[in-house]
Amino acid sequence: LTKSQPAPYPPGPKPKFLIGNALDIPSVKSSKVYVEWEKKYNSKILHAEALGNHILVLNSLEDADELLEKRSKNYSDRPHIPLVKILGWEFNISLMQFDDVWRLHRKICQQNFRKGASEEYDPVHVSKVNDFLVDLLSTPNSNLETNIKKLSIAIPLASMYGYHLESLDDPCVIAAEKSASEGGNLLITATYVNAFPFLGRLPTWVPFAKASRIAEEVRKNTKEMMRIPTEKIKKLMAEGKASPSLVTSMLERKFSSGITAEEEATIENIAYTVYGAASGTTTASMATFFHLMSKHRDIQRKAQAEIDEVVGTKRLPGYEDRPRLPYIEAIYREVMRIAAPLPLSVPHATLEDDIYKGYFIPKGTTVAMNHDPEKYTDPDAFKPERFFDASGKLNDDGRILAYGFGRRVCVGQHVASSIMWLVIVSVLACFDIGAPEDDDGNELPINEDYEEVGIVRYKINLGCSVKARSRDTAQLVTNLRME
Ligand code: HEM
Repeated sequence: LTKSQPAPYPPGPKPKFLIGNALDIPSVKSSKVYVEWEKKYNSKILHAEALGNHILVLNSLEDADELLEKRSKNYSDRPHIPLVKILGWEFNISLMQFDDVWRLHRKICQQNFRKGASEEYDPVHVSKVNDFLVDLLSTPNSNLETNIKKLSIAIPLASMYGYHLESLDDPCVIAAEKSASEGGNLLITATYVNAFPFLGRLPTWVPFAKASRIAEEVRKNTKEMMRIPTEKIKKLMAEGKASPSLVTSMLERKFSSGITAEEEATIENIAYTVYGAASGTTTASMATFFHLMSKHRDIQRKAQAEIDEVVGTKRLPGYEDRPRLPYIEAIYREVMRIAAPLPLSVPHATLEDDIYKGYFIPKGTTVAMNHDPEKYTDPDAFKPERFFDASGKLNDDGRILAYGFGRRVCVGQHVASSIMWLVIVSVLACFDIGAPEDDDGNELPINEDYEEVGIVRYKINLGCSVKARSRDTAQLVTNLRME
């Protein structure tokens, strides 16, 4: 210990000469690796270090709450990643430092997305989920992943810009995909792959010219992704045809009463951020929902019985039914619990040195929160029943840990909840989800693979069969097409 290190670091792999733990820090399946570290080092608080950069991994909810909630003033920064600027991603609120620029963005997000205000977006959710139901009925099952992705992107584009997506071949989507996948790879490579110490520099083992060419491409595509919907909405407004959206109402205020340039830029940044923040996460959660339903048909039947009893089969469920559908609520909580789309959340960072449980946590430490296996018994089992008390009433454990912690907790969680709930209830009302089938209708094994892309974990090879529950429900969906 030295004067600048007043207590030991938390347990973790032994650092190697010069490179520290650079080779130990996992770049894939990190969540699982950190659970192995917990057993190996007999600690739920873990530490790794490489060339002066520290990572703290919290494997218990108690520690995450203590540090990220109670000491949130110190634990709400994000890691400083110069590459963010190189990629042109400074607009992204999730990556911003804990400063006044972030505070203004967060405040405006809260005004728009808090409970009570987020209902503004419910009509968009209903309209896009209805389109999704029509797609499910009319396109073959092999298109399920495409349909989910389209819905997850159509919602933020419509609610942020009034931009109505026809297909995934849309130029805005293509630009956004390229920007996210190439930029994400570069960011992850530079940040994690044996290279935590080089945080944010272009990865050194990728030839510099190649890395800077990729960065340039990312910047170009990011600009395109921003330009296309903004220009389109301005054109629609000029023609008097724009639908209500966050950006439309900002532009209306700009032209009527005037707003500051700072406010205008902030709202544009929010819209761009939400596109990315909402689409990947909801794609991942919706795919998990379909996957789990194909495996647990008993749970599906129970949910459908609840919908039939409360809503009947003559209309689709709506938000007004939510309080009367506790089993659907429990399914929503359980889908979000069992496979959080961001298994390590988005890393936080400390602003100051800290001492916790006798361990030293230096300023600038990157903090990753892991899924706590002990918070729920039998954590790998899909059991909506765990959210009911002994008298059969839905319990009050409505906190969704998948939305993160403290002052950086997902600012869109009420919007996300409204989207996920509506998808779950609408799909269950209209369709039976089963295992994949061959051409003769024989059931095939259900694939269990998940893949991590950057910090997001996706269900891949989703191969469910999706069939209308009855002629009545098929008719309900067909009627939507006419509306
Ligand atoms: C299933 C859906 C979603 C999940 C699981 C999810 C999860 C998360 C998580 C884990 C974080 C980081 C929290 C932390 O740092 O502790 C986050 C941040 C964020 N989310 Fe979500 N999210 C979802 C949907 C949405 C939606 C629909 C929106 C917008 C309407 C949104 C907007 C944001 C923003 C802006 C941030 C950055 C907050 C900040 O850094 O201050 N998210 N989300």
